[in-house]
Amino acid sequence: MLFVRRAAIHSACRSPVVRTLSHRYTGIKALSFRAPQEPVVIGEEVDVECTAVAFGGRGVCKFPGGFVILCERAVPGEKVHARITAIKKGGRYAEAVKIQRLRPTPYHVNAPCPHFDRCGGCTWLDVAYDQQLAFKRDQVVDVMTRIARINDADRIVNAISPSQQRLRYRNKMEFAFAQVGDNSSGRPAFGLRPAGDHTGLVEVFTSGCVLQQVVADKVLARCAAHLHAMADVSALLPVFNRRTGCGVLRSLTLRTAPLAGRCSGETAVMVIIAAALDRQGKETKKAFAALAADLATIDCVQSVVHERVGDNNENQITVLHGPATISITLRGVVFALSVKSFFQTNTKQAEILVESVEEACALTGENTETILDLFCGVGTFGLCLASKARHVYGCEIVPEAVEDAKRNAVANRIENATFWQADLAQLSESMLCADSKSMSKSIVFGKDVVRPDVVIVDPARSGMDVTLVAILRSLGIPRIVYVSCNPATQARDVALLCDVSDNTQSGDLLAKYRLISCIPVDLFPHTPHVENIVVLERVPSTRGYEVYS
Ligand SMILES: C[S@@+](CC[C@H](N)C(=O)[O-])C[C@H]1O[C@@H](n2cnc3c(N)ncnc32)[C@H](O)[C@@H]1O
Repeated sequence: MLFVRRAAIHSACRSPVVRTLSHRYTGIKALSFRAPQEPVVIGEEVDVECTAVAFGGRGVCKFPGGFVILCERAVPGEKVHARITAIKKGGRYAEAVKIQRLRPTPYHVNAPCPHFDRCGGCTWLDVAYDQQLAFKRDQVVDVMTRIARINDADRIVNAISPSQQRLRYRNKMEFAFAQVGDNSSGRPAFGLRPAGDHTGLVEVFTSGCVLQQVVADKVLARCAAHLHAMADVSALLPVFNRRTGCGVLRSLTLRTAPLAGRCSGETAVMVIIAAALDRQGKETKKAFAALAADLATIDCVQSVVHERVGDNNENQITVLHGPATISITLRGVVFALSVKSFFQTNTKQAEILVESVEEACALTGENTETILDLFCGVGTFGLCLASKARHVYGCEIVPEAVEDAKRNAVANRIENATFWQADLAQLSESMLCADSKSMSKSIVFGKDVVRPDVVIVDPARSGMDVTLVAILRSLGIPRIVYVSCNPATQARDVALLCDVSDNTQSGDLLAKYRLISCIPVDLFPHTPHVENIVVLERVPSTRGYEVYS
C-alpha cells in the first residue's frame, strides 16, 4: 500500500492516459507514468512512501497508477504525511511538503540542529552522509544519461569527493529580514526561509546555524539583541517590502575568513547589511548607523558594509567600518574579495575542487599551455594554475570581480594572467575577444593569440549560452574542463558540445567533443547541491578547428 488519503476528496479516475514528464533541461527526473485526472487537490493531506530522489532533492512519491508527488524533504524508504501545495504541468504531477515522518528512512540520523524540522537551509541533515553522497552521484549519472545522452555514464562518473568538513563549512551565509508578530507593525527579525516557503522565517540566532563559523553565530546573536533592545524598532527600521518598495532592512550577509599571521586560528567576519535608506528620514539613518556601529564593536568583526538598494534596484556599496575586502588563501594564492565578487562558499573543499580542475586540465607542467578561464570570478582557477601555465586569460561579467582578479594577480606577483570584463551571454560575433581598456588592443582568440590549449568554464546555474558553445566549438580548443553547480544544464551543454548529428557544412567546421570523465565534488553537505567537473576532449577531425590553427 503506497498511500492513504486523509481528506475524502476524490476525483473519479477517467480513462487513464500515459503521460511523460519531459523536462529535458529543467532538471526534474523524467518519469513515465499513467496518471488519472489529478487524483489530489491543493491542500489535501496524504500519506505516501518515497521511492527515489528527483533532481534537485525532492522525494519522488507515487500513487497507485503512477501519479507522482514531488515532496520536499522526503527521503527514499521514508513514509510521510504530506500536504499537496501545487498541481503542476496541467495535472501531470503534484508538489507537496512533508508535515510528519510516519516511518523513517533506513538512512536516518539525528539532525544536529534544533531548527532542522522547519528550516529550509539544509535538506538532508538527518540523512547519513554516505547516503547523501550516493544520492548526489546518482543525480549526476541520471542527467548525464538522460540529458547528455552518455551511454556509459555510470562508468564515466567518478565517486564523489566527500567534503572534508561536514558542519561549519560555509564562508558565506545570507539571512533574510522579515516582519514577525501578529499585526502589521510586527518587529523586524532575520533568519533562514522555511523549506518550500519564500516568505516565512526561521529565526536561528538563539543557537546559531551549524553551516557557518562559530564567530558568525556571535554576530547573529548581537544583531538580534540590538534589534530587541531598540525602542520603536518597527517604526525606525521596518523590514523592506518588495511589493510596495517601502521599508528598510532586506538582508544580513556574513562572510568569514581565517586570519593569518599573529591572529592565526582566529576568524574574521565581514558584515553586509542590505538596506534601502535613500528615502528615509534622519532618525532611521541614525538607528541604522547605531546598529552598524554596535556590530563593528564585536571583536571578530573586521568590516561592516552597507549594501545600498536604490530605487532602480542598483546596489551600491558603502564601507562603514574596516577594509572593503576580506582575504581567503587558496593553494598559496591570497584572494582579496570585495562584496560583489563571487567566491566558492566551502573554502576547504574549494582546494579539492581546484586540485581536481588542475588534474582535469592535464597540463604538461612545463608552462607550455595557454588557459582560458571563462566565468572566472576573482580568478580562482586561473590564478591557482598560473604557475603551471604559459598564460592565463580570464573573463567575467562583474566589474568588481575583474578588478579583484587583476589586483590579486599583482598582489601574488603573478605576471602571466590577463583578465577582462564581458558578458559571455551576449556574444554576438562568432569569436571570443579579450578587450580591455588596460590592453593596448583587443585580442581575438585563435587569431591574435594562439588558440588556447584548455578552456575552463564555470558558469552560473543557467549554464552556457548557445552562442558561447558554438564559439568554443569553432575555436576547437583541444580540452574543455566544465565546472558546474547545476549538472542538469551542464549535461544540456555537454550534449551540444558532443553533438554528432550536425552534418551540415557549417556543422563540419565545428569541433566535436567526447566526454572522458565526470568528477563530482561535494561542496554543500546536507543539501542536494553538487558541484560537477566534466572533462571533454576534442574528437580528431580532418576539417573544422584547423581553420584557426
Ligand atoms: C559559479 S561562479 C564561478 C566563479 C569562479 N570560477 C570561481 O570558482 O570562483 C560563476 C561566475 O560567472 C559570472 N557570470 C555570470 N554570468 C556571466 C556572464 N553572462 N558573463 C560572464 N560572467 C558571468 C558570475 O559573476 C560568477 O563570478
